[in-house]
Formats: sequence, structure tokens, C-alpha cells
Amino acid sequence: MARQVLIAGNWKMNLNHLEAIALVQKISFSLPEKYFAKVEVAVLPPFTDIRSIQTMVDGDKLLIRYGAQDISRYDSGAYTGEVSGPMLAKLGCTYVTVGHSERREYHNETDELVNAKVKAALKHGLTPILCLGERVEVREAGEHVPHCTEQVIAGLKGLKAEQVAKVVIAYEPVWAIGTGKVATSADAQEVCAALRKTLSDKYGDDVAATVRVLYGGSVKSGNIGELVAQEDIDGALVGGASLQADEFTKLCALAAGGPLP
Ligand SMILES: O=C[C@H](O)COP(=O)(O)O
Repeated sequence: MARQVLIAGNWKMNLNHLEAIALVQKISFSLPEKYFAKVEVAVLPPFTDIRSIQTMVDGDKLLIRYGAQDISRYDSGAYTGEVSGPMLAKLGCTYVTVGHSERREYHNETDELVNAKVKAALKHGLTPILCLGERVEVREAGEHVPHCTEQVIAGLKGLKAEQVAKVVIAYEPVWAIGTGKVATSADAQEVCAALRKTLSDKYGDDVAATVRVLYGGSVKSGNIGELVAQEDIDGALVGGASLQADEFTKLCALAAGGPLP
């Protein structure tokens, strides 16, 4: 079964709500409609921008999707600073990243918490983008494949096969994030194929054939073509390059097979 390419722009902690409106407008109006049929394009802004984007997407019937960068494991209650699944669902979010390496590192997120957040997203009809990837020392030790397959098993623990089929996985080697050091397409394919094999072994071939596996880490218009040409890479989670309208639009067009708009 053909998996639709997904290009998701993770804005991280950048752009206020006015800047968000300007960027989404630019992307939506510079990427012709035919590209949206070939590639699913999403942005993942800070929480404070989501309502503004929802209003614009609904009002102008834009084809771009959007989501959040994190979700609480809890639905409501005394959890200061948290944002819940029901709140994100009400804002029309499609996606939510879970377990990004920056949250694992700076907010001490464990596999157990990441797993709880994946479940919270699914419970509220959001698609979790489960992020995982190895640090440089793990890669240098040649342990990157088992490291990543263990992370995916932990992140999906307790889910039924039909729930796993709804998840997006993002392989992001930590050493390639924001560094300009992109993994070679062969390196990325090696891990993405191993992740798919793990899904197949645990949940069956149909699930493995359905789940989209993205690559993330210094993705740009210059390398997206080669990455999405790999058999097991179904798109990209894009950081820095998603903050520039021209570059992100070009990247999405190339992921769709071009030509450039
Ligand atoms: O979520 C996105 C990744 O952390 C990649 O960021 P980057 O494209 O700036 O390397």
C-alpha cells in the first residue's frame, strides 16, 4: 500500500502568533494545490500560535495541517504548564510530536512518559509523531539499530496493532539535529528499515506497511529528494528549514517529486 509522504515542520520555540500567520500564509499560497495532493504538509508551531493558525486554516480552507510539539499524559487537572489532548483536539490539531530528543534531554522525558503521551494522543484522535534516535556515542559504538528499535518498542508498549497503525515514527539521530550533519540517505534508510521490520515482527506486515516512518535531522531542499527516494523513508520532520517559507515550500515541492513551483 502506498504511504503518502508527510513533511512536518517542527518550529520548536520560534515564531509568535503573528509570525506564524505570515509563514502559514506564505507556504499555503506559494505551494500550488496539486502538491498537497501528493504530499501531506504540516506545521508544528508553539502552543501559543495554534489558535491563530486554526482560525486561518478554517477561514481560508487551507490544505495545510497543523499540530503541537507536546501533549500532557493527563486529560485535565492540577498540572501547571501542561496542555492536554482534549485542548489540542478542540484546536483542530492533526499531529503532536512525542518524545522529541530535546524533550528527552532537557525535560528528562523517559520512555515510560513518552509511551503515556503516545496513548494520550491516540485517545483524543491526534496522530502522535513518535520521535526517537541515537546520540553520537551510540552510533560510534555501532549500537544505533538496536537502540532505535528498543525505543520504538518502548514508545508503543501496550498499544493494539490497530492503534500502532495510526502512529507516525520519526527517526532523528541526535547528532544530526540542528548541526548541518545530515545522516546519509543509506544511514537513514538502514534505521528506518529496521524500525519497519520491528513493526512487522511485533504487529504484522499490514501495520508495518501502513505506518509512516520519517527522517529528521538537518533536512533541507538539497537532501529531501534523496531521502524520500529511500524505500522506508516516508517523509521528514524538518526543524530549521521549516522556518523559511521559500525553503520549506521548495522542500515540499521536491518531496512531491517537483517541479518547483
Ligand atoms: O524536529 C526536527 C528536528 O529536530 C530536526 O531539526 P533540524 O532540521 O533543525 O536539524
